[in-house]
Amino acid sequence: MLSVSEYAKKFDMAVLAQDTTESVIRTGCERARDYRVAAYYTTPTWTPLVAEVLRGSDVHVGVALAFPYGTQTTRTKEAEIHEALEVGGTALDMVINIGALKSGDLALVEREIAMLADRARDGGALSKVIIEVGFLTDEEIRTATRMGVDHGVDHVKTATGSAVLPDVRHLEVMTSALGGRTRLKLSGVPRTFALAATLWMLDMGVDLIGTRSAPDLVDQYRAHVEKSQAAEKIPARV
Ligand SMILES: O=C[C@H](O)COP(=O)(O)O
Repeated sequence: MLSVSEYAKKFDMAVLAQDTTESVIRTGCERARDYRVAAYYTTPTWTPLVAEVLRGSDVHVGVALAFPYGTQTTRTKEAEIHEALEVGGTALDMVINIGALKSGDLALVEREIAMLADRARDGGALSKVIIEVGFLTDEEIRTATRMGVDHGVDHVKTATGSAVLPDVRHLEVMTSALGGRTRLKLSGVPRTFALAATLWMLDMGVDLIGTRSAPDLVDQYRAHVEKSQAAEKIPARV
């Protein structure tokens, strides 16, 4: 069983809606810092603020790039990566060009993944590619995941959370294509049975879970651990 702090480190907390205000970003960031999750993700406009609030903590400054469609040009994505690193981003998630992948322009998709991996590595940041599985065939999921593995990104992420949520089949296809240093990040947690769902996901080989609900889940997990420990002290009924 994971300790509460180990469980918290399985979460990339994400606040990404386009109508999010500065006070919501700041409050979320302070919670991410206090709960010591793995990272706190926002869209690029908030990165300087997030870097300031998280300074001195062990929580990564996450930046969601080319969000949510991934259709920006390679030059625009390059500029986003550069700026994110410049203002303090330490974990960069970039949406791939889904339309290019589905059109068979694998060279473009691979070039952008390589660019992210290389620039992040040079800048001392983590790199994660978002492949949006709901739009992809199994073969396309495998291809995109393998590209991430080949270029040594830290994680391949299932989705942005703004389209279709992943299912078991998606996870199985991605897991079978993973290797090396690259691990699986899953986006989104169902609203019901959320704690059980996260435990199942981690059991399925998911390494990181991206969700706005991270602090609430850590609270639920703490209560679950305390209940289990209390139960162990009760003599078994005969
Ligand atoms: O990566 C995070 C997702 O986009 C949001 O997930 P959520 O709906 O559970 O907050």
